Amino acid sequence: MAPIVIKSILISESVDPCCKKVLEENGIQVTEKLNLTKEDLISEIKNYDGLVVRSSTKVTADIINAASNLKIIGRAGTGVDNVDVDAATKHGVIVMNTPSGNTISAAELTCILITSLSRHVPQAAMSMKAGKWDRKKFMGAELFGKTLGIVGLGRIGKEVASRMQSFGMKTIGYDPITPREVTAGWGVEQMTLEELWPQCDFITVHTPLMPSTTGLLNDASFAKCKKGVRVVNCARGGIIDEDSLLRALESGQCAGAGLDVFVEEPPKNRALVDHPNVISCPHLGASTSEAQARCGQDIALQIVDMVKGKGLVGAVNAQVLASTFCQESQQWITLGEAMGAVLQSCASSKPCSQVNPSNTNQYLTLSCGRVPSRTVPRRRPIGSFARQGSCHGVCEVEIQAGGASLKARGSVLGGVPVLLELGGSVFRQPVALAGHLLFLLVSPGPQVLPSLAGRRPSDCVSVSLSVSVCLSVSLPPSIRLSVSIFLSVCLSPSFCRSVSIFLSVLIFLSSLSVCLHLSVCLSLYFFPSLYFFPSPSFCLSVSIFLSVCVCLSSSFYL
Ligand SMILES: NC(=O)C1=CN([C@@H]2O[C@H](COP(=O)(O)OP(=O)(O)OC[C@H]3O[C@@H](n4cnc5c(N)ncnc54)[C@H](O)[C@@H]3O)[C@@H](O)[C@H]2O)C=CC1
Ligand SMILES: O=C(O)C(=O)COP(=O)(O)O
Repeated sequence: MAPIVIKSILISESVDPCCKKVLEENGIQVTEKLNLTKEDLISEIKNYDGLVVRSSTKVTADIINAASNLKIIGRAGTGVDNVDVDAATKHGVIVMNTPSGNTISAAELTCILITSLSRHVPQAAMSMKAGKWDRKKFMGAELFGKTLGIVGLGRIGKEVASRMQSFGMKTIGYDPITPREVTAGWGVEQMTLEELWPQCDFITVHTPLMPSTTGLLNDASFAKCKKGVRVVNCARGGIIDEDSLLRALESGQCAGAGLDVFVEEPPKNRALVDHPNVISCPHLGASTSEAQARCGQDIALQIVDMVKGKGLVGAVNAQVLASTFCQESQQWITLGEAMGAVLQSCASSKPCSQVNPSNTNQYLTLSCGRVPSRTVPRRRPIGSFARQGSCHGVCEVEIQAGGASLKARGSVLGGVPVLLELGGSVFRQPVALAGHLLFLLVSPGPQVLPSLAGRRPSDCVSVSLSVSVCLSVSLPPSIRLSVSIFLSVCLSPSFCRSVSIFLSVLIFLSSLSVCLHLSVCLSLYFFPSLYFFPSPSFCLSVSIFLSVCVCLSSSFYL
């Protein structure tokens, strides 16, 4: 892995001091600025190569967009749901977490909430502080022999299971990824959620927050639970739907909830926090000195290792970024950058532009992606190149400039980035995106290309052959020879054509039998415009073939 240069890091939350110390010992300048507003962070972030956060800093796409130098977002903790990982990946920013540093602390708090729920410890403590001695009100229930449902059997789920087993609880669970045989080894019997809900006295969730886990416990699932079930959420707010939970608490379907996390933190809606059967904490799962020391040290060491090129431990988007760094992807990135440079130049108002596609600084905002060749429109040139090329795909880049959009398609053929289409014009031959390129937008017509590109060898050869054939049957050898040499060496195509027609007419007037020659000459005259044929060599072959035919037929007739 190539080393990544990180000179300065911003720490935007209360991270253990060992993080700063380790980074500074390794030559990285660290600035700590806590409680920044989003606007502050947007204006600050461009000054740093790295950002270290916990769960409070919301690293949104607009912050990442403003972070022109950012290479790493370090999360001193587990959940990265406060970081827009997709936006970071798009910008080539590595997102790294320390997933095991706070496992034990989060698992312990979960167990504390379960035990507290069973004996109403926080409520009893509050009533004591209020000067009461209420022994009846806080009648509890043993955990021994009760069933705990663990949804999400990863690091924390596993630790919770072993701890609660020591209280004599039966542990059942559900996890779509961790195999049943594995969790059976920890004493957790896995089953479907439908089977799990009605068996549990307590349910605790330990999944990441994502679309499939949002509202895992909702009105429907509460309805399937035992009446009086107690629930704990030390994972992420929203895995237990907050409105459903409140309804279940009010109806008595749920006898109590232990909440460390909320959809909005701190929660503005206090209905749950204020409910008498809810015990809650201000997101304290990882708030132990041990967890913070581990997470702070881990994130610093992981960043240092990355800077030294030793590895990318904890990078949650490493797979995507690693594929970005492979050689094949590099070719596609070069292609995308070169196409961006071409489009940028074409989008400028100049009538014609010279661009250097290898200058990636010219590159505009571009969306580059490989699409499977089967999605390539069935236009002959692109389709055939996509099949013939070593890489079966095209890269499509579109830019918006001055209210209009301009598109290009390219591909990588034999390791070389090539342009296949620009602004709706499909290139018959792929254009290698290297060196300096000149693009001219002209209306198609027989005269345009030769007049722009100058004499093509095939044009001259066709015309000179046609003329020399005509001359061979009508004029003395000395004139034939000199005209033929003159035409083949130095005339422009348009002039060749005029001469060709003129001579053809002359021949026509001198002998009726050369009608054939005239028609062939006229067809040869059109060769320069026949760039609709696949290649110049094809034109040349036809030209030679027809010329020979004329030769043969002329000797037959005359
Ligand atoms: N309250 C706090 O301060 C802390 C909270 N956390 C949070 O705890 C949660 C769990 O953390 P870890 O155990 O370290 O994560 P992990 O990644 O080790 O485990 C998560 C498990 O959830 C499972 N899962 C995914 N989708 C699921 C679904 N639809 N149903 C059931 N299981 C599903 C995964 O297969 C995985 O086994 C995370 O959301 C993390 O952010 C972690 C540390 C501290
Ligand atoms: O690690 C996690 O997922 C946590 O939720 C801990 O968050 P924190 O670092 O305490 O803000």
